[in-house]
Amino acid sequence: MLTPQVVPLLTDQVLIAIIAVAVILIGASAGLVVSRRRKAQELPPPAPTPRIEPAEPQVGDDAEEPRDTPTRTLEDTELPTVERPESAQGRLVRLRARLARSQGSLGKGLLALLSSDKIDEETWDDIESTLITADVGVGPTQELVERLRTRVRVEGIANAEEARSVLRSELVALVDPTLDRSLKTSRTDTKPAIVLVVGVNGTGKTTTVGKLARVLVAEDKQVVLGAADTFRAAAADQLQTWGERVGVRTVRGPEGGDPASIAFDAVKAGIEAGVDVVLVDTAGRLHTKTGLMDELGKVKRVIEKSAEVDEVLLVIDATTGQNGLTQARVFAEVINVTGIVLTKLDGTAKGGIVIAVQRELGVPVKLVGLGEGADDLAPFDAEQFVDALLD
Ligand SMILES: Nc1nc2c(ncn2[C@@H]2O[C@H](COP(=O)(O)OP(=O)(O)OP(=O)(O)O)[C@@H](O)[C@H]2O)c(=O)[nH]1
Repeated sequence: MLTPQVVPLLTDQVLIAIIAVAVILIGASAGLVVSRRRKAQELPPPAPTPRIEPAEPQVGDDAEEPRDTPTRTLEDTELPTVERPESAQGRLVRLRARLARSQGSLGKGLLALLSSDKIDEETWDDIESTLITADVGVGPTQELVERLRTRVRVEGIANAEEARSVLRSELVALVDPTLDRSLKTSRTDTKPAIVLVVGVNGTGKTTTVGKLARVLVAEDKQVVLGAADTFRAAAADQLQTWGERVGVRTVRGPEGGDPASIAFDAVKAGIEAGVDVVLVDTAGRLHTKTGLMDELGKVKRVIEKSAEVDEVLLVIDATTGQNGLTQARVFAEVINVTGIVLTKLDGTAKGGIVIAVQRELGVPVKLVGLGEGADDLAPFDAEQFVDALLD
């Protein structure tokens, strides 16, 4: 047993031992450092690291480090199936046969009458009724007949070829090749072009917006669609499907929602994403003129809080003849229409509606629908249209 007197004695001895060991260790390490320094001074400078020149690649060498995972094949990679639509250039020529098929009676009928051996009053009456039946309208019909009469009197028509040339030039003049039919679809520095598509339900409005999106994508434009037609439940789905096919986003809202707020959201999304064009499919119910005015007026006003509307395209079903003209008149009173899209010109439509509707609104036909196919929407051209009538 250790007594309490022994403990402090032992502690002193242990302390002395620790100090002694510490002194020895410090001395040893100091000696080591000094000897290392001395050795370092005595050593020759390190030889420069030899520069390794990159080896010339040899046949059979890999260009890169081999991957440790096998390359995925095209089959393994999930690629979105986005279509590349056909360019709109020259479409009217491609679709000319359809136009000629449906409109043949107008052009060929007139041509036959004008090339007859004897052009008398009865012939002029027949020419007039052919034009009226083809929906050209009373005013433009009388104008055309007058001009043809004058040319026949002054120049005379010796053969079918001359008849064709006279008729062609007068019809082209009536359709008016001088009108600006370009679409305003270029963005400015600060905002996308805003295009409103209006028209009565069933005229082919949603289809036209989808086809137009394809035309713009084919021109390498970035597009956002606004499904502001909340009247028909499936219209937004239909539009979204059109958009998805060409990789274009559709902004939509709840069924039966407020068209103006969807249009606003679409424009906002387009501005934020910096796209070129925002195409808005509107709800154009023609219950009453006041209702239509309220609805379209509101859509336009709300959009214009963030961006000016550049183009208002009115879609008219060409097969509805006079009814289509009445619709056009009402819409033109409600909103400033800048261009007309005539759909279903491939069907039973009468081509004269092109002339009549332009006269009615003083606005050019900019696009024509010539079928249900995705790329069956063509930029309108007066000369190509008349050529198709006379084919
Ligand atoms: N033959 C032909 N059919 C067309 C043309 N354009 C549209 N259609 C057809 O017309 C029908 C109506 O088209 P929609 O686009 O649904 O009409 P809408 O005006 O948008 O109707 P809502 O969506 O109810 O407003 C569809 O079956 C289209 O395929 C065209 O140029 N030629």
